[in-house]
Amino acid sequence: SVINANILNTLIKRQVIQFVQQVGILLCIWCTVALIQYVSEVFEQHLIQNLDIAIRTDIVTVLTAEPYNIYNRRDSATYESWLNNDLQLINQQGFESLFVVIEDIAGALLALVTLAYFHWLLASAAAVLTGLIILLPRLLDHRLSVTSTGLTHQNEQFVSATHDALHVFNLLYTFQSLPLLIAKVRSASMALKYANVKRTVVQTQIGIIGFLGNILSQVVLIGLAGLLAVQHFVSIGTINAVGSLAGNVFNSLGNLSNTLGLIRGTQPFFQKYVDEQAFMTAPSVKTTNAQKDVPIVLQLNNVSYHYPASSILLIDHVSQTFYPGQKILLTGASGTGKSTLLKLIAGYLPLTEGTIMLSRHQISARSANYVLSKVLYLDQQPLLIQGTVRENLRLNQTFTDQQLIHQLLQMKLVTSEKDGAHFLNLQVGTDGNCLSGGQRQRLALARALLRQPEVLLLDEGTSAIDPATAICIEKLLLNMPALTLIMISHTVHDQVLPLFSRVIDFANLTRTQNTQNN
Ligand SMILES: Nc1ncnc2c1ncn2[C@@H]1O[C@H](COP(=O)(O)OP(=O)(O)OP(=O)(O)O)[C@@H](O)[C@H]1O
Repeated sequence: SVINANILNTLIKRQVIQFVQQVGILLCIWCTVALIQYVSEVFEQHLIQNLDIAIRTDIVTVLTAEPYNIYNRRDSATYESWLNNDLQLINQQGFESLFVVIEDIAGALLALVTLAYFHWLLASAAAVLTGLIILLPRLLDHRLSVTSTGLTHQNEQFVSATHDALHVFNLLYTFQSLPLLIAKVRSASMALKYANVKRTVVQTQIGIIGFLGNILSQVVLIGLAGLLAVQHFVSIGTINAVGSLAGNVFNSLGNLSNTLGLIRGTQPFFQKYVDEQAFMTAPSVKTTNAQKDVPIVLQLNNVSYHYPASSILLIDHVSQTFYPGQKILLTGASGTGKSTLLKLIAGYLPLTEGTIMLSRHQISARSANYVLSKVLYLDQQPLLIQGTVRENLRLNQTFTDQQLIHQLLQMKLVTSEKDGAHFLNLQVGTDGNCLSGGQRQRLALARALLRQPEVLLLDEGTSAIDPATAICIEKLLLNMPALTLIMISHTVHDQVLPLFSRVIDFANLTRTQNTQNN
């Protein structure tokens, strides 16, 4: 702007050489601006991506510290939304806006100093008008925060609904109900649209307030410069410079209130992560050598449980003792609470009444890691990660290929070591869809046995395996002397029944005191 003023002044005075010099300087300045722009854009992207990685790592760290039941109170799609949609909004509203704010403040300060260089009255007037432009849009802060929170919830619901709809594609395909998938995605999109529009309305209102303040302030400042020029306090060229400087200050600061509003709008996202942290578990308890020496025994004392969302007491004062190496068959009608009991023993669900002792220690007093290092629960639906069989068996822990192949052979997934080496590299697909149901169950069993658990809780773990192979695998488990096994099965084979130490009918567990059955 100073150079622009100089150019106009040299023209008025017909100084050709000085005019050319000033134009040259202007050109150099713009080239430097272009270079700074280029370097800062690349730097910004590096910084934003690093911040994203840090936030994602923080979120996942909080989630991995949560107990099983706390994590499972939301579906995984909600967490996906946190890691993707929220991050996108944080990037756009937060980080990108932050760089704009830095640029705006730097530009505005420079412009104010330049105005002061022309005349102190210009700088003072600009400073007062600036304050007004920044403060006015804050009136809409609360509405922006509310609509931003609404948008983040809607994002979660959208991802959850679409995830669910796409997940059941095979079901809808079989029943020729695929239009339902379209309808679900459409209705989730409509809800998301309204949340987005609501927030944009507030954002635009903030923008308009800033814009109007900006225009009015520019007019006032140019008028003031004109007055000062008429009074010969400043040169005529100054009016030209003040015009562009005023534009610079008020455009930047008019936007500033808008961008600051956007940045403040990201606060609800972070608040959500902070709230989540409140659920973090207590620090893990160290296991002493003396505790390790205690023989494994499970003891349930008056255990009762109902899910928070239901008033039905599924487990009603159950007392049982399990000795090391025992093999228990748990039978009973569907939906009565057998899996729930195993989840309580594994420490997945918090006990509401009674105690469960593992190695003579209350599991509620032990860290989740301690319980999980001794007790392994195998779900009815084995979960597999996308990747190779090897990755699924190791889950980031160290096992040699030989150990892995040994388990594959035991679970009859392969017939030779050579086949095993090949099978380890097989990609299992999404949710293990490249494997059969029986193969998935055997892979889950191999993965569990690799860890040599002291107690294995097997929930219908062989239900999808052909009878001949299932009998072989069950015999193998039942003949492991050190393993304490509690197995739920609706289809137990006659050949393995005598190998169980005890058969417990779940219906007889409730309100019975059973301490010494063998
Ligand atoms: N997270 C949950 N929240 C609320 N209720 C649940 C939850 N999980 C299971 N239930 C309910 O608890 C009851 C017992 O379920 P559970 O899975 O323990 O039964 P089960 O005896 O293992 O059945 P099955 O033999 O069919 O596997 C069921 O009625 C079920 O609807």
